[in-house]
Formats: sequence, C-alpha cells, structure tokens
Amino acid sequence: MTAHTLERIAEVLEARKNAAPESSYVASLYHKGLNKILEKVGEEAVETILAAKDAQYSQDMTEVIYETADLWFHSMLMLSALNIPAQQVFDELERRFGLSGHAEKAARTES
Ligand SMILES: N=c1c2ncn([C@@H]3O[C@H](COP(=O)(O)OP(=O)(O)OP(=O)(O)O)[C@@H](O)[C@H]3O)c2ncn1[C@@H]1O[C@H](COP(=O)(O)O)[C@@H](O)[C@H]1O
Repeated sequence: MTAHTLERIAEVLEARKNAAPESSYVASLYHKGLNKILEKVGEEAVETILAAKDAQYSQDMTEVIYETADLWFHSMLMLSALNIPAQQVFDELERRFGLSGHAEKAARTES
C-alpha cells in the first residue's frame, strides 16, 4: 500500500455517500450513522491492540496487519462521515514530518 491507496479509498468512501445501504458495506454504515461508525473504530482499535499483544509472543504478524488495516479503514470512514477530507490528516502528518515528537510537544506547550 502507498499513500495513493489511502487517497483512492477516500475517493471511494466519498462516492459511497450516494449509494443504497443494501448495495455496499460503506453505504450501510453511513446509513446506520456516526455512532455505529465510532463503535466500529473502537472495536477495531481493541482488536488491533489484542493482535499486537499476541504478535509479540507468536512472532506471527498476520493478524496485526489485518486488524490495523481494518482500523485505518474505519478511521477513514469516520473522517468521511464528518466530511473531513483525509487530505487534511495527510497534510498534518506531512507538517510533522522531520519534526521530533519532543520538539513538537514543546512548541505546543509554549504557545
Ligand atoms: N477497505 C475496506 C474494508 N476493510 C474492511 N472492510 C469491512 O469491514 C468489516 C470489518 O468488520 P468486522 O471485522 O467486525 O466484520 P463483520 O462481522 O463483517 O462486521 P459487523 O457485522 O460486526 O459490523 C468487514 O465487513 C470488512 O469487509 C472493508 N470494507 C470496504 N473496504 C474498502 O471500501 C470499498 C467500498 O466497499 P463497499 O462499500 O462495501 O463496496 C472497498 O472496495 C474497499 O476498498
């Protein structure tokens, strides 16, 4: 996957806003509403954490990769439901690129 893949997913999520709920998983979640989408984000976050915990002992990364993909996908769906362009998150990460986390936190707490 590249950043381009996330951009393509964002485009599909936007297009699904006009789709019938029974025709698509994404459309069905839009139809159920933001609370259901947030529930899925929470569920996928927990599943990712559990998979990561197991992976450190088993050294099998398959599940953690699968669950992280679910988490990223549902997080993008959350942004889309709130009409936040995924590009704004890409821009924020780009802005932070090369900036140490410690320096970034110091800049935030000074202002
Ligand atoms: N990347 C994904 C993607 N990742 C995960 N999922 C779905 O997310 C769900 C994950 O939920 P769970 O693991 O809890 O499984 P579940 O039991 O099916 O879910 P629940 O019934 O419990 O809600 C599964 O149904 C997956 O199929 C995805 N569904 C869609 N996409 C992308 O979105 C596009 C549009 O999808 P549709 O709207 O369905 O055409 C697709 O072409 C993909 O690119």
